[in-house]
Amino acid sequence: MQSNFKPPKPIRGGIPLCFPQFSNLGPLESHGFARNRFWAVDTDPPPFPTPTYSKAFVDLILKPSEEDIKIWPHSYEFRLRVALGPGGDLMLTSRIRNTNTDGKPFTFTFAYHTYFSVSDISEVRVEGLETLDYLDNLKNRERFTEQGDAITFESEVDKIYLSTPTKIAILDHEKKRTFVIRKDGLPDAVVWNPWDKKAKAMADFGDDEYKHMLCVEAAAIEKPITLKPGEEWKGRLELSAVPSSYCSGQLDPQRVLQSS
Ligand SMILES: O=P(O)(O)OC[C@H]1O[C@H](O)[C@H](O)[C@@H](O)[C@@H]1O
Repeated sequence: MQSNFKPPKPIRGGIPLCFPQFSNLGPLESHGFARNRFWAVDTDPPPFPTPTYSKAFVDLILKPSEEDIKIWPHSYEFRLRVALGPGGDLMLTSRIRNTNTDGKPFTFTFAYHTYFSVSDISEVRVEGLETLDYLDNLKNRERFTEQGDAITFESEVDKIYLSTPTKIAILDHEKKRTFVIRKDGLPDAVVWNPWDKKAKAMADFGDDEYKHMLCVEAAAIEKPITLKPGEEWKGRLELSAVPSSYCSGQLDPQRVLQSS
């Protein structure tokens, strides 16, 4: 990606964490400030309710700075565990705790803004979102229902799918590779590709890069999360890449979604 790697701009690509606000759904900068902050290594995280079986992981923590508190007047601990499975699976667990001492709850929206690399966006299908309701970001977030078959791409897409299943698959026909997204605590899924015009308008995005990327973002947007002091929220994302032997017309979507 033709990203800008100099702070305070967010890096385009990878998995930016949108917190405490998704997109412009509130008064903060787009996608909140968490993606623009430096995190610290969390040397002594509280135990996980579900243990991480992988031994390859790092625990990170983000707490608000004095400047952050001026723009979002809340105290929190955002703990992130990044774990790698033996087969290369990536597991991200976010735990966000309200540590306000003034007794006040806070409310946030959240997304793992995952960028996937694909061979050719015109050949890609997303399975698991068909027939669901979505809010169309390109039409003032009006609500529509997805029709028919798996989702394919031939123009700009920016949709928030609602009440999505815990498993979504991105089938890359040309690479014969399927990305499987598993998620927990994250009911929504944003699907974004800026296509040609918007790609050209973005300074940190190459004119043709839209052809080789797709964002499918596990998120909690429609129903914002509210935490009282002492309460904690957890959102988990698991990504794996599996070989797929997709040949036009031979794919049984149920098999892809149920396998592995
Ligand atoms: O350019 P950014 O602030 O990183 O946002 C990139 C994109 O993120 C999400 O996918 C939103 O739904 C899009 O509306 C937005 O354009």
